[in-house]
Amino acid sequence: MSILLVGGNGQVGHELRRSLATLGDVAVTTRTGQLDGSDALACDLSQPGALTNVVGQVAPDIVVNAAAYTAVDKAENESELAFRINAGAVEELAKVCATRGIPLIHYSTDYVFDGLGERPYQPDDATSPLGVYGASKLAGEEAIRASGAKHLILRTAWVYGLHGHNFLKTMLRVGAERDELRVVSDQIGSPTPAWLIADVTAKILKQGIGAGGVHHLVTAGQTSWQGFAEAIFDEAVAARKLARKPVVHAIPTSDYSTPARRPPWSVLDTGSVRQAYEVVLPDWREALRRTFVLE
Ligand SMILES: NC(=O)C1=CN([C@@H]2O[C@H](COP(=O)(O)OP(=O)(O)OC[C@H]3O[C@@H](n4cnc5c(N)ncnc54)[C@H](OP(=O)(O)O)[C@@H]3O)[C@@H](O)[C@H]2O)C=CC1
Ligand SMILES: Cc1cn([C@H]2C[C@H](O)[C@@H](COP(=O)(O)OP(=O)(O)O[C@H]3O[C@@H](C)C(=O)[C@@H](O)[C@H]3O)O2)c(=O)[nH]c1=O
Ligand SMILES: [Mg+2]
Repeated sequence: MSILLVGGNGQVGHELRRSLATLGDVAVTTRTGQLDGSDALACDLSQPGALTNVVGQVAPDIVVNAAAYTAVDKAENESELAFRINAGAVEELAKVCATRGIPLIHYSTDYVFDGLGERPYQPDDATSPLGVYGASKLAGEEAIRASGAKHLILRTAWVYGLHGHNFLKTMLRVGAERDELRVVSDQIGSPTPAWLIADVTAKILKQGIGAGGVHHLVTAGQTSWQGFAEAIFDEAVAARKLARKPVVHAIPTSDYSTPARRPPWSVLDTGSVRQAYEVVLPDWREALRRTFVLE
């Protein structure tokens, strides 16, 4: 199988390079054409036509898109760029996939919801993004559905790993510098490691994406950002990546001002993905433990 991986340098892209390699030949794009000091295909998603060209050049059996504009706060002031990458480029990609009959695997986010629900969100629940990032990701989902391409959209959440930029890396950095920090305890979700998303994607590809559509892919259980921070510090100290655990003060969102509003409760129901495919989703705490062991 010939696979085109768009965005091989992000958190999920980095792990997909590993997990997809077992399935066939993987052609990888990055913004610049550079990847860990060696060559990849250059594809800047802000340039119209770039994706059409690279799909034509590689002519893959399947496309996996792990590139995205993910700066949630910055997006509030860069709406045009966020939409160009998360919606415009995705529309172009979906259209070329539809024309050529190539299935597309794509990722979306819990931030398409407002987080005011009272039970875990099902994939077909009403969306209502609170910020530009979520709105741009939702527009990307809609463009894929409208394109007629065979597709699988996996909505995930709170992605972290030891590679790339994420909340875990921020906590490890800040935790080494300070004795105390303040973290919001009234936003609830399911921290999901990039390696799990990549492993499950490869598992699904091996089984065949079948009817596809939109599914939720997150770890089991839920916590707050403050609970996640506490657990990160416990694991980091146990793994000797941190000398001592800082004090984590639980604060309300109203005490931590950010440009973007975030959903207070974005727990996603994963029943549909577990029914459609043979996949195992560990508890968030166990997944965090494994993340430190893997390194
Ligand atoms: N991070 C999270 O918490 C969550 C992420 N998701 C979704 O999961 C998917 C993967 O996210 P994640 O791995 O965390 O994202 P990252 O931010 O780690 O990586 C995104 C990648 O997209 C690339 N990219 C951005 N703009 C362009 C551009 N103009 N041209 C080419 N490449 C570009 C970046 O390249 P460069 O390195 O050059 O900047 C980077 O490699 C995305 O669809 C995201 O929306 C869903 C829920 C949570
Ligand atoms: C660094 C820090 C953050 N926070 C808060 C801010 C925010 O409400 C929350 C999370 O912070 P972050 O900015 O790291 O997380 P954020 O960028 O909002 O993470 C999101 O990224 C996008 C791409 C997604 O798709 C989402 O699923 C989600 O993972 O923690 C603290 O309370 N204290 C701190 O010291
Ligand atoms: Mg962020």
